[in-house]
Amino acid sequence: MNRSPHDLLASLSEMLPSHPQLGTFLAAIWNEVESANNLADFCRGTAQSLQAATAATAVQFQQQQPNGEWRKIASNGNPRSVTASQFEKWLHAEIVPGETASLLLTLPDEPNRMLILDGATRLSPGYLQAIREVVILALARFLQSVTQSQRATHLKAILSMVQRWQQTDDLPSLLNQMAESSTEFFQAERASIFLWDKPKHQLVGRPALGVEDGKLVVPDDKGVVGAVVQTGQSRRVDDMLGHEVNRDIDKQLEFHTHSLLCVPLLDRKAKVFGAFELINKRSGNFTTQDQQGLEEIAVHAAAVLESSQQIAELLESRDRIAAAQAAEIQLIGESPPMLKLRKNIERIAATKLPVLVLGENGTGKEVVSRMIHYHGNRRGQPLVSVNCAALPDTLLESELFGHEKGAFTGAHETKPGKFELASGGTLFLDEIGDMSLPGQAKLLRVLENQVLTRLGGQIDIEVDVRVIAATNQDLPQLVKENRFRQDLFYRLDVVSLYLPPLRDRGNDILILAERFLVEFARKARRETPTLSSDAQSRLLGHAWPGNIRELRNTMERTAFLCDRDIVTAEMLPIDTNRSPQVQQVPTQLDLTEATNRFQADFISYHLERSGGNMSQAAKNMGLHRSNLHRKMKQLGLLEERE
Ligand SMILES: Nc1ncnc2c1ncn2[C@@H]1O[C@H](COP(=O)(O)OP(=O)(O)OP(=O)(O)O)[C@@H](O)[C@H]1O
Repeated sequence: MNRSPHDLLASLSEMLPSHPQLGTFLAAIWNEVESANNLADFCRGTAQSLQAATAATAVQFQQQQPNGEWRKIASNGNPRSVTASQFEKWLHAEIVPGETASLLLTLPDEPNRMLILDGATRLSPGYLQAIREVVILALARFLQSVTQSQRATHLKAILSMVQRWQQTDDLPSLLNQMAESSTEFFQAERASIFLWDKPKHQLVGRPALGVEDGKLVVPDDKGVVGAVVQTGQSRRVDDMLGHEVNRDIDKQLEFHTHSLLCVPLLDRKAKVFGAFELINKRSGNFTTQDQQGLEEIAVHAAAVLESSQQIAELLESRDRIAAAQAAEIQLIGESPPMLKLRKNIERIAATKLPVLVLGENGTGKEVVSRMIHYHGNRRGQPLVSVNCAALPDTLLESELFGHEKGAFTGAHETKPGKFELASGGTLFLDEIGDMSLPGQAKLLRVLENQVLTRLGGQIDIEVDVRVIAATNQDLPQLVKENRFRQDLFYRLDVVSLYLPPLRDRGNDILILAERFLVEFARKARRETPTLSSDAQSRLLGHAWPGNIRELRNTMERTAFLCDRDIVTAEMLPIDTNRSPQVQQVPTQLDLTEATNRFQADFISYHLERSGGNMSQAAKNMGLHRSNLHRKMKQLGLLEERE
């Protein structure tokens, strides 16, 4: 244990009468602090004065290297060589007195150093401890003054570097210049600047020196650079922690990363928009000073990059990509409910209102949420999905709101939640009805205040997220049963969109079936087969409990399994047992009444399946439309409909 400088001084004054040589030593070592040119000089001078102060036969300073080995930095006299096992033993004991006294000189964030005094047999442990503390104090002061003067030189170099960058407005050459000058400045082998393409969950590294065409694309949740953009914290990795490095990239580039330093690039609002990475320090590992230096450079780099004209162009092209994505989302269907739904989506996409999407499984709730996102002005920002049913309560909260390091067992590092990741964009909460009550309470708070606190965190983090929630459950019923918060229900239910089950979409079944058939026939590299009229009737008559997902799977199997040009009803892989039946007519009715009841049920059934489309229903029943109309009038069905 080191004492405070005050206590140390008091103890030294007590020792002075019995160790008069101490006074000369203190004056000499202080002189080294003031005048030594570098660390070796300092150690050499100190070794000399120490030999006098301790009457040792030889004195040496050793320094531990990043690979764990020890290297002599200075000595006086004729020091004996020391074995690795001795170093190992001495490293675990602060002072080893005896024939040879070894004193460990540890400084925070610095490599280990050791002072070895040969033939120092007569010295008391108290005296040795005082010597050790004096050397540590002097060493720390010396290194601090070196760092300060180095820092001044660093700052000057950074300034001239940044001035050069400001004269370049072409983005690729700017990025190139940044990477090249920092590689040189930090004595690294490579450098990359990664720009975060959030909507695509990718990091685009430019330039990656040594990479063909200078461009590298990596997922935004992998490796050190992924961790840096996700957490906004710098990382330094050396060989001992090498498992953190994304070795896939190394393999791809036939390169071995042994040390790495990566810092975030922050915009004016302190949001991460990229990362600056240096790879392989030419000698040893990156130091704390390197990290501070790169963080400083990153501040300037971020400012220059942010004002670069071409970043705007990059964002525009991102918008073009988003527009292309929007065009790709298909909400197929021409039935009245689907036409209305499409109109509603267009109307609400431009707003930030929360949306609740309701409907059975497989009815297209996720497709709808993607349409809302990609047709709105948030489309250049991320769309993040969370399935609330797939996560246990305990994980759900940290997944949504993030956690701080140490918030719970296993929280080895700070992690932002999906809310933060969706910042500026949209969060799709699927199966919201399955969210736990504590989760609901937190969600409500975020929706109301637009701020969140990470699990185990103290500070409020502002979030700007549009929430789209979906469920196949009866939320009002869950509210009645106290399984869903009423206030949250009202919050989410500002706009609700209902997706009818496929069986109620009438002819949409055939439109969808044909589209899927075309899609999968192309995949199966075959001509698209046609659906016979009995196959069409079978499709229209099936209940589709799995909705569009089931229809899609059925058509996929048909495209791959049916080897004819025409698909007949028997060839369809449909489980007919699950189709609804026309209601059984009670046997106590007379024949006319029973026939009428059957006809009414039968017609209603087909009308329902055709989404109210009379022509289609008539066709499915093998009738002319006018005959169906007459029949319906006769059965009193028209009044009901009008
Ligand atoms: N109107 C539609 N047009 C084209 N494809 C659709 C349509 N609706 C759904 N699909 C397709 O059907 C499948 C299921 O859709 P989706 O995942 O959106 O349903 P969901 O209601 O979210 O299901 P779940 O409740 O099970 O999560 C997807 O492959 C989707 O692309």
